Amino acid sequence: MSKHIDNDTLKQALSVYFISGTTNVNRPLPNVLTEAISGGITLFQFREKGSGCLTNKAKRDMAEKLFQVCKDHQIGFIINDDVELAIAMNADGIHIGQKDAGASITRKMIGENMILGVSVHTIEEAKQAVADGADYLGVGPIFQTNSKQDAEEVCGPERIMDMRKSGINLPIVAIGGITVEKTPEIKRAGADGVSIISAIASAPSPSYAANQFKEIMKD
Ligand SMILES: C=C1C=NC(C(F)(F)F)=NC1=N
Ligand SMILES: [Mg+2]
Repeated sequence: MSKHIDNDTLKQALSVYFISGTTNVNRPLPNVLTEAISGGITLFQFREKGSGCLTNKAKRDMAEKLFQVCKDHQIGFIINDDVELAIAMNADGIHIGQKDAGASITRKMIGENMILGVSVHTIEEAKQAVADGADYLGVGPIFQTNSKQDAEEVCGPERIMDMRKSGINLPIVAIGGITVEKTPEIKRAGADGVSIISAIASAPSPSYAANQFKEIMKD
């Protein structure tokens, strides 16, 4: 079966990858997402985690709303962790971490037509994810992050460079404490994109923040 998306299209989509759940914003997430899209984000991940997050039907209803906003603007919609929900909604993709079900099991569950992203911290984890059929890797935490409670230790942009040197050619998006100022260094290290939670979700203007990342990532 043909892949849902080719590498180059996916690399483009990963360039400004906004990730958020309802606990990362203090106003309706569909509104924040719409503003971030108008500012130029290229992909969205719904990551509903942590204390006070939505569950069950409320989570499903929010996911449907956010998916519709993405469809209305031709932006890909990725769900974090929740493979059943991603399959039930026919989302564009699923993102899993090292603590979730293995990437190869997940790939079997979702088939070839859904994007599979995997969080990796080490070169060994990256090689395993490639072997398991991942479409892209989330590498980090590159810098200190407040958005993830159980983050691994900070690895710096050089981890991305080391992965490239070891022959990892899969699309890579950097994650963890990413700001506009730090983005050029991440690009130079070989990342195809940056994934952002609070620098857009908590920005006074999510569209302005998204546009700043877009401007840096486009050239
Ligand atoms: C923990 C995560 C690490 N990386 C990514 C992504 F940026 F999508 F690759 N998403 C996550 N939820
Ligand atoms: Mg996870």
